[in-house]
Amino acid sequence: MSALIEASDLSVRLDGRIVLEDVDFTIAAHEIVTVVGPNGSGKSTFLRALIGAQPLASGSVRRAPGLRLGYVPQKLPLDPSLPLSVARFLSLPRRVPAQAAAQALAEAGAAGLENRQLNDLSGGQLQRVLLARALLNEPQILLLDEPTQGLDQPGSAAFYRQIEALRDRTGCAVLMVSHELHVVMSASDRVICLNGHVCCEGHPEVVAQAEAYRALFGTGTQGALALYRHEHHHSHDHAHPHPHAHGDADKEHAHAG
Ligand SMILES: Nc1ncnc2c1ncn2[C@@H]1O[C@H](COP(=O)(O)OP(=O)(O)OP(=O)(O)O)[C@@H](O)[C@H]1O
Repeated sequence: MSALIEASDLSVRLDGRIVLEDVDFTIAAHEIVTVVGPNGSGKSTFLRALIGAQPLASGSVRRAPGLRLGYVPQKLPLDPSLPLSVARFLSLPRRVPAQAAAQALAEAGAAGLENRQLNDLSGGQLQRVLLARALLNEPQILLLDEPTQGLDQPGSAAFYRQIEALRDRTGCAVLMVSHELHVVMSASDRVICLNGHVCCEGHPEVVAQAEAYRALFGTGTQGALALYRHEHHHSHDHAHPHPHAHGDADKEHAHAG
């Protein structure tokens, strides 16, 4: 399948400091890819570089010709004195029919917020509205920067299920940044662990067990990852019987990146 976005040897310098170095990346239609990494590891910068909002120090980013992308930033600086309803915001810069706006809001988990003021929304609601606005563009790829910040765990899990359903219905690709490793694991086809460079990447199960990943996130996540394994990893196609202690990773699949 051909790539929607492809980056080669991408490096970014901010304030004279290299924050991303030699990152190779590709994403195809229908894929859900999650970027994880510690604070300040360059995740937001990476998304901005991919959409062309961040100049590169070296390397290249290639986007499919005419690619429709929807980008939802981590936050939107709003002027607190500016009155702007959700409905009007969704109709910027071009007017959309009320029914289309309502449908996009419903799809983003923000049904019925049309008449609310943007400034009065909670952080989570505002992000849903930003997602709705991105959806109006019928994106082939959605880039979401920490879309579940401020949501509780069930809220985050519900959001990821919504994103998966959206992907299944429209076939769009999704690239998102998240800190919620345990929830993300179940919703992603591929996980990229970023810390200025790509530490490791691959199927969520593989990344969860990679030494580079564990070195970054320590053992603190082990319980949560084990919980994920407990809930979602029931089929084992290898034949030999051995006890699956859920707090203990299967070493035979371990892969250091
Ligand atoms: N405009 C800027 N000028 C200089 N340095 C910046 C700028 N924006 C970000 N940085 C620095 O670049 C690095 C990467 O920032 P970035 O926001 O991409 O990280 P992140 O992984 O998204 O972080 P977080 O998880 O905290 O959101 C950080 O060290 C940050 O301080």
